[in-house]
Amino acid sequence: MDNLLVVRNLKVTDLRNQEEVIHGVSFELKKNSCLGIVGESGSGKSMTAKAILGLTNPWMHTEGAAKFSSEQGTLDLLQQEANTLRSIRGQRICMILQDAMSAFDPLAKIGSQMAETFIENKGLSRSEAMTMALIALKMVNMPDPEQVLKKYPHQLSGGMLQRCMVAIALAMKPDIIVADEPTTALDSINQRLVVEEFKLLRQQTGAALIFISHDLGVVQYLSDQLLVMRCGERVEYGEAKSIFQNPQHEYTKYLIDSRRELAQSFQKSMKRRAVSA
Ligand SMILES: Nc1ncnc2c1ncn2[C@@H]1O[C@H](COP(=O)(O)OP(=O)(O)OP(=O)(O)O)[C@@H](O)[C@H]1O
Repeated sequence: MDNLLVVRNLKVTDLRNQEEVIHGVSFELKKNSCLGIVGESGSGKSMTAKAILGLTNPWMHTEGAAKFSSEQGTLDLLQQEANTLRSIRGQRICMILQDAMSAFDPLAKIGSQMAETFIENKGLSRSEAMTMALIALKMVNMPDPEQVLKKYPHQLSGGMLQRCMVAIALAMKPDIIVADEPTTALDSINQRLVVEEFKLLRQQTGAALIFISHDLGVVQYLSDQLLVMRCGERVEYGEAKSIFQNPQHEYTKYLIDSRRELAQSFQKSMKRRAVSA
């Protein structure tokens, strides 16, 4: 079982105006690997991920196949009942979103929210779940984790909240983590920290990662395979290294050229960080 997820001919249509926004996209996610999905705003990156996970609005219709293989066998995510899909999303596939603030309830403390996730999806008692939350925060090197557990979301920075989400994923040990623009809302220091946490996440959990971003520098740093999207279509797909070295499609060349300088400065700063660490 080499592929964890095989997506075939994924189409998403807005039923309100019959407009197709994703036009038959196919790709695979291999075990222990990172698939980067890149493309400009509106190219369909988020919609592709949401469609696979059953998180589109009710007026969006999804077709195609998204075969997810786990120890329990292979099932098509697009054919599952809402309840089954919800439990797969809680346990086997974790999502990390761009806006971490919106992922947390503003009225509950971080510790109890993290614990709630572990109680629901791992069947732990409250005290076991709180212990797990603390361990998870320590694993992402969160400063002062005991205090962080007692904070409300608005008392933490975007970067810290993002790292709380990574910590939850780390503790859940899912098969797949889908991260949708997880660094976009962050400043460059927090961006680097979060990217490093993603590396850690992969190393420690062995989870496969779908990393959606318009930042080619970050994607190049993390990805093994690359899916380039434009206007809801797949324009290029394959090994990230060879695409970055020798892009075939004009659009990929354009993306790489227009981001080359930024990508290089990002790579340099990651190397500097690695040297000084
Ligand atoms: N809730 C929605 N209902 C209908 N159409 C939508 C909805 N959300 C997005 N779309 C459309 O789907 C297409 C793809 O959008 P999507 O958000 O997936 O792009 P993206 O590549 O993720 O962009 P960004 O980087 O800005 O998030 C766009 O044409 C967009 O207008």
